Amino acid sequence: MPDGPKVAVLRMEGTNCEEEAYLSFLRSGASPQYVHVKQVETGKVRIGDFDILFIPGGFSAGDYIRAGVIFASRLMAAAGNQVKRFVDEGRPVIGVCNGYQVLAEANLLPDLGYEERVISLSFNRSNRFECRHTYVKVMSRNRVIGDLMPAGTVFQVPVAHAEGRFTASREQVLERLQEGGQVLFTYCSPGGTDAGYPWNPNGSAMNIAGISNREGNVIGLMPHPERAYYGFQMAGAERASIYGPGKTFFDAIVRYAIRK
Ligand SMILES: NC(=O)CC[C@H](N)C(=O)O
Repeated sequence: MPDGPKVAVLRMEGTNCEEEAYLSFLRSGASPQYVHVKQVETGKVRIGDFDILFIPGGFSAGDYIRAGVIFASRLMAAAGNQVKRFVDEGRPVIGVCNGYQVLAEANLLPDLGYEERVISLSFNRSNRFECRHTYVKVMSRNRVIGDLMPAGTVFQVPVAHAEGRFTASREQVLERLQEGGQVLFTYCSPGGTDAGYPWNPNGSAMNIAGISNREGNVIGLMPHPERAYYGFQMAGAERASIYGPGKTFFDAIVRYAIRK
């Protein structure tokens, strides 16, 4: 086990991407550990003891009520203050797919100061589960991934979700996210231009694939970088490379945690 930053890979019943996430962190030099939300609830494990909090994808609690809502309420009821302190101290909190839904349900995103929920990840406009490769563009400079993934970077990455359509309850939310550099990833064509369906797999407003909090250390994204760590996981010409862009993403998070 490398002596790198300690990562809590949080899971509960129905999480299904924790192994790829665990291995991605391990291969990028971190020291990951699986943490079940029950261990947080019983006080056996403290979120505050880690350097990185990662919430992986899956079908937590079977997506009952809404995807991510049960996971979010269990986490925040058990350790809301710890998680908030973690965020305030600038430590990275990363949610992928169901993990992103958890961050939105926990109101850790979009972090615009509203008491009420102003964003949601709703059912895909196609009304079906979309599971395939997409292209994503980095839209802003982010303190966690920015050194290795600067704005303008376009990369291929798979999606696999039914509830990924980013919506905001008012126009002002979208404007504020854009102005504050919080729109971190958008879906695009392979050439990096704006594109509708099928490149935007879910009908997200402004093609949004992922956002960050204002400080940039809480990141939620719908696509799965842990499924794009190696070239063999990619489609088309990208298959020829040894590593995929997922490695860059995890390398960047680990480097940020070391620098901190
Ligand atoms: N891969 C995932 O994390 C899927 C998230 C969620 N279960 C959905 O379908 O929207």
